[in-house]
Amino acid sequence: GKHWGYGKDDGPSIWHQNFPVAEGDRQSPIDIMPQQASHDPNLGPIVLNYDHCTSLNICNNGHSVVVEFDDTDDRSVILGGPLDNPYRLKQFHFHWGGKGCHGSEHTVEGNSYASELHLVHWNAVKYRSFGEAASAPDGLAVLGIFLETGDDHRWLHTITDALYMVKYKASVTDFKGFNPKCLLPSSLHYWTYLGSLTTPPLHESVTWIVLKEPIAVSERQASFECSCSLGRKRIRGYAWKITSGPPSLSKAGKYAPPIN
Ligand SMILES: NS(=O)(=O)c1cc(F)cc(F)c1
Ligand SMILES: [Zn+2]
Repeated sequence: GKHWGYGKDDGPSIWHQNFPVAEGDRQSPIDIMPQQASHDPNLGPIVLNYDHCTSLNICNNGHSVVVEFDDTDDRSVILGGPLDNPYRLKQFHFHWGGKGCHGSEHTVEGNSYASELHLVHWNAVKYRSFGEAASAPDGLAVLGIFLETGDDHRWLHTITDALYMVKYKASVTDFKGFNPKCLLPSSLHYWTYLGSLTTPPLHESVTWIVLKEPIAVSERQASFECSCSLGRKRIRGYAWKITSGPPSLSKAGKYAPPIN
């Protein structure tokens, strides 16, 4: 596909040249403003059925480190919340800055976290392949989890240790028996909105479910480096149709003009 990155000549501000949908009206990431979120009582809790998930490998695609799963059946799915049916776990990956700095893509009241984990799921009820789902408005559901620096995360080291095996772009290595349930915070309270892939091709196909509670990882873990492009996309406009599980209440938000 077309080249893109996070530099001056290939970064977020010029992605629209090759990917015009970058100027669309449901682009991610956004800045989440909790006070402007509207609590939707019709939205129930999200449910993660990951007990029989099958991780396959870990690979560095030059933009991130991705752990891929066997998605040939509904063995590991996300359901509930804003979703009308189960979505199959396909992969998870991270976005981080260099040296543990602020690499998260979504921000909360303008504040970014050290890193952000994305668990990517696709609607296999309506679509026959991940590729087809990835360009459909209800094709994907991505669970976003913020990582903040604090204590060492007891399970993250299995991933960071594997990173040394995939330090260079296009390297892949076996990565069996990893269950991402160990990467979840204690609360599944969430914000949700309709958005897009945060990297090219930027398809507007993602129902975003962003957990309010971050997980703690150590400074060293947050700065794991590999030859992936580091950095993050410029924040587009902010759109909020949010939920959160029980508590947070506030008035409805709406699309705002994209920030240029
Ligand atoms: N970063 S993200 O989760 O929006 C994402 C997921 C994906 F499967 C492909 C992409 F290009 C981007
Ligand atoms: Zn991502």
